[in-house]
Amino acid sequence: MPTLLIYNPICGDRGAKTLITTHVLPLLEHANLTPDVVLATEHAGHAGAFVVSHLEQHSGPFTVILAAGDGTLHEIIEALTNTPPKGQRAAAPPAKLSFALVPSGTANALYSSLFPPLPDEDPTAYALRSVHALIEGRPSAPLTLALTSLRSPPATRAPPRVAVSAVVASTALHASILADSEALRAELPGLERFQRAAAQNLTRWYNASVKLFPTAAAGVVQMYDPETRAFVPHQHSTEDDPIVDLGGPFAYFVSVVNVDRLEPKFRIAPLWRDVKPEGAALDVVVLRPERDPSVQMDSDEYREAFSEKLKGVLGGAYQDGAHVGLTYADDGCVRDNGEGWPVVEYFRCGGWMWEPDDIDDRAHLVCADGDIHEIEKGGKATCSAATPSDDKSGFAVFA
Ligand SMILES: Nc1ncnc2c1ncn2[C@@H]1O[C@H](COP(=O)(O)OP(=O)(O)OP(=O)(O)O)[C@@H](O)[C@H]1O
Repeated sequence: MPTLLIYNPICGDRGAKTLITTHVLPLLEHANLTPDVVLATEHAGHAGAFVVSHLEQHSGPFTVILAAGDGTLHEIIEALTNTPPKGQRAAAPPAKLSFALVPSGTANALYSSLFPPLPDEDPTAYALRSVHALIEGRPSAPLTLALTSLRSPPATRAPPRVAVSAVVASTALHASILADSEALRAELPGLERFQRAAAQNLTRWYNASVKLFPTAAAGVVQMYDPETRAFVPHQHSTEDDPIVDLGGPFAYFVSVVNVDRLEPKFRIAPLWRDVKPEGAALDVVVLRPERDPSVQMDSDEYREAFSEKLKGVLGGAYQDGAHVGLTYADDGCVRDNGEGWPVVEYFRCGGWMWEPDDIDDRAHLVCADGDIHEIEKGGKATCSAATPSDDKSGFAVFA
């Protein structure tokens, strides 16, 4: 099978080149697996453009050994999804692309979800687990994609732009963090830049209205029930009328595919791994301040007080995803005994629509695997989950 080896020399702690030359290439050589091409990316967009052009000239299926972070994987998947097929890509049904990942980025959300880090594991052995899966001939696991259409106001008649995520599609706090953290990359190359950017944005609320759509498998939108620790049909979603409406303001709105965590220890959607979805689905994690009984209005004082609560609740994601079990007492105190109503609304659905209020600029930001997009005034974003139609197409990862 044609095999490409691509590495991003500048991502994460800039260790991809050393990992490749010292460990990956010798391992492949030992297994008699010689990549057809080895590419060090030279600029943003290089990996995506290179893979598109290679697939136009060669027929697949393909293996891509990728030493990078989630952003470079996203770039390749988005380029292939959004570039009209030419050459070999047009002549044949779309060929499957299977990735052996070598985690070299900052967060490595997909890798750490597929391979949850074990205590005391040797870092090099850990980084080579997907390459070993390829060499051992294990089957690759298909990826679900989250396709987010950014729609202009109806009057402009412009076709929507589509952002393609293999990890996360978000708005609100998470999109603000990603929008602001890039400027901190030089000063803080590690995960600390996300914490710094979070601290800058914790008091913001985002005004938008949201619709959640059902999965095909369940026929309804499901919601996590902290008491039974399982997804159950949402009380307002029935097979006849499955769409759930959520009013703002929102503090947090994150949807994920393929991952239970956004960093090795930040397990934001624990059920993606514990109770795998059937068919195409998104796990959506939402925090709405006005569900807190102690929040009586939208004011600076209440935003400040809620930001402390938000920090504590999201901190639960670092405790193996404990945040999804937290509930409110009548006075707004947060408890972990499963009684009361959930602080975090944790949904499993087939898609969502986010329509920001015109006057709220920050509510117009959408993050797709770290890329920041802006919804035009009067527009909206709609996101839906998609899985490969068969085992000969789509994207997959050796795991
Ligand atoms: N040589 C290069 N110079 C500048 N940017 C590059 C180069 N090669 C790739 N890129 C860009 O670097 C960006 C960041 O890479 P990547 O996402 O892989 O790492 P990361 O942000 O450190 O990790 P993660 O996404 O896991 O947090 C990607 O969007 C990619 O387009």
